[in-house]
Amino acid sequence: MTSPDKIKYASWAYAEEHAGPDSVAEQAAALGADLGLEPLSEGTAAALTVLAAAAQARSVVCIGLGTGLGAAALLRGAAQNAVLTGIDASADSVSAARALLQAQGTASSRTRLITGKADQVLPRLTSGGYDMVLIDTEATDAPGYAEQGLRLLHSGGLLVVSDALDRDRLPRPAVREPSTQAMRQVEAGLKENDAVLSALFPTGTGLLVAVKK
Ligand SMILES: C[S@@+](CC[C@H](N)C(=O)[O-])C[C@H]1O[C@@H](n2cnc3c(N)ncnc32)[C@H](O)[C@@H]1O
Repeated sequence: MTSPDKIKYASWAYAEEHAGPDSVAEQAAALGADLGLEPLSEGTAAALTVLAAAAQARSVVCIGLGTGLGAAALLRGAAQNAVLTGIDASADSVSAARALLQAQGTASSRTRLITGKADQVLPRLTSGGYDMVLIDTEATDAPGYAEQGLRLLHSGGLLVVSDALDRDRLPRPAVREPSTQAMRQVEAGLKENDAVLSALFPTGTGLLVAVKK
């Protein structure tokens, strides 16, 4: 007999493949192999595209570019005149993201890619000036970036945190890794914050989505 765990996994895997094959995701996988980074899952990329479209996002911030898949997915769904501000501490990631966005056909005028540490760049961005903020960087930095992200959003704006289940460690109380504790802190902070509504989806390795009231 098939165990409920296997059925649940099969459902998750089926949902991940919902959007179908995508050449940009394939290129991100190749870039990730070069950079030693694991790109966002295809289900996560599809969810980001849908969220950006639903929000009719015109001003987006991507904290952590990695291979650039998150930025590419966001711009795919965002409004045609949308501008994405992408921040990454690694010049190699900024180059990879630029190449991926170019391969997707995104005009360079739609992106502002910044090589730098997010904790130094974010305070320079305008409060309430953005429709959507994606946090896709080290989990241990996520609590501070979530705070900054909420500051950047206007009312109705979306905050999205990738790998919010910290590779399935979040539901295991015995796991007290710094990354797991940090994601618990982000989740609890959003749940307790009366100024936001949040939901945690099992997409990819967990997608935490909050809308600022
Ligand atoms: C886990 S990777 C993200 C991979 C991404 N999910 C993708 O689709 O390729 C994290 C990224 O955050 C960047 N990063 C880590 N610490 C950072 C910081 N303090 N400021 C800006 N970027 C940072 C890393 O250089 C890396 O590109």
